[in-house]
Amino acid sequence: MTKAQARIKEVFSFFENKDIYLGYRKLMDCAIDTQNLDIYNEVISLTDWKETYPEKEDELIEKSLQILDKISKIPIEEYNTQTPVVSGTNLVKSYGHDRFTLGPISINIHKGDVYGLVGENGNGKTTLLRVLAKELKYNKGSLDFNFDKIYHSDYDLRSNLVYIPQRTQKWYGSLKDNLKFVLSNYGISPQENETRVLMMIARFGLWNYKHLKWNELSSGYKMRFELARTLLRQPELLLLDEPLANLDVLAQQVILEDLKSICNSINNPIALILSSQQLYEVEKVSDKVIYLKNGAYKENESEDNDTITDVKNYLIVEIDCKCERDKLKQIFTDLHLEKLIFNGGIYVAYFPINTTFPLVLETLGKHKIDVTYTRNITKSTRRFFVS
Ligand SMILES: Nc1ncnc2c1ncn2[C@@H]1O[C@H](COP(=O)(O)OP(=O)(O)OP(=O)(O)O)[C@@H](O)[C@H]1O
Repeated sequence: MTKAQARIKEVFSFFENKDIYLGYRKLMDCAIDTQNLDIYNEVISLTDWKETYPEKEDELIEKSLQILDKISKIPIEEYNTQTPVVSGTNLVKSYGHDRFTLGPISINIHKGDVYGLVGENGNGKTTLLRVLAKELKYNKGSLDFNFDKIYHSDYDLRSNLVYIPQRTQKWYGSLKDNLKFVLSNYGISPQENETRVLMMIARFGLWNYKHLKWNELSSGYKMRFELARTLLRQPELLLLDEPLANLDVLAQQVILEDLKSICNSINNPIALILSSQQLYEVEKVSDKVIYLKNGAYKENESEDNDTITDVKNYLIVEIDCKCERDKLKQIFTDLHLEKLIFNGGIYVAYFPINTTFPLVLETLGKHKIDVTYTRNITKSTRRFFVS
């Protein structure tokens, strides 16, 4: 099965299981992969219909599957993502003598992959993003881009590589007009411009907001607008600084899933690096997690590649429960608990590496401990934050 067929099969299964909204968003990604304006127009008409008749779910599924069937007949060429789009070697950025220093960092970024950049405040996430975006000059090392679209200047580079900072700028006029303005710079016909813009508006759930102005949008929708604007330019590398900062928990998951799916395009994949404090959400969608501590970095790439020596021989479990420390220590005696840290709200328990998480759960259950939250963080960058 090709990657395109697998994507289409997945959409069928979402609709079959009545995951309509996820299915519809993934349908739009399949449509975008075709780059076929007739398909775009069909999706646009269906989006308009769907917003007019939100209650007609069965009909929506039927109409969506008809479009999906058409999409499945359009051949899609698979992009080869093997060569990295960005290679940084021993990059060092220093803000001056005795000030903060980032690196040395060596990094290879591939299209289609999502890289999560995490770390506590002030550890260099923004600095790294700005170095990769060529907004900041680095002091040592080398940085090479391997874009498909040839660029002759740093200005040209801006369409291959897009950096969205934490605070975005105010714009004037309607959301839709602003998006159309982006494409008008690329010499596209007015009709194609309209179609491409409406497709992107539909994809980012902006259909009912397209006539609104900047100050009429919530910050979550402003971020969606920024993403739509950026993706219209079909960048090859996308650098996002804290895109989740103003979103509620559900919106964070949706945006991350959307970004992953869009960056995973079959014929037009994008390399994405995003910084965030939302560790779990980011870990869930990231192919690689880069953890920065005082400007030095650890790649949480492979499950076996455990580079932190002080925590490497443990099973580490976070537990939130209303239970005395002594009681917890006592019930975990048989599991040879090594240490139990209480960091204010939550316990962090360290067991020998041959202890299993199901065994910890079983022990908690057996002693009827009322657990409100627990998680095995042995392989999560979370362990760096709590150790
Ligand atoms: N222009 C600058 N001049 C001097 N020092 C700077 C400059 N910009 C950032 N720094 C310092 O570099 C360090 C890293 O900052 P950076 O903004 O990259 O961290 P961050 O991980 O993105 O933080 P946050 O999560 O708070 O956004 C901080 O100590 C900061 O004070």
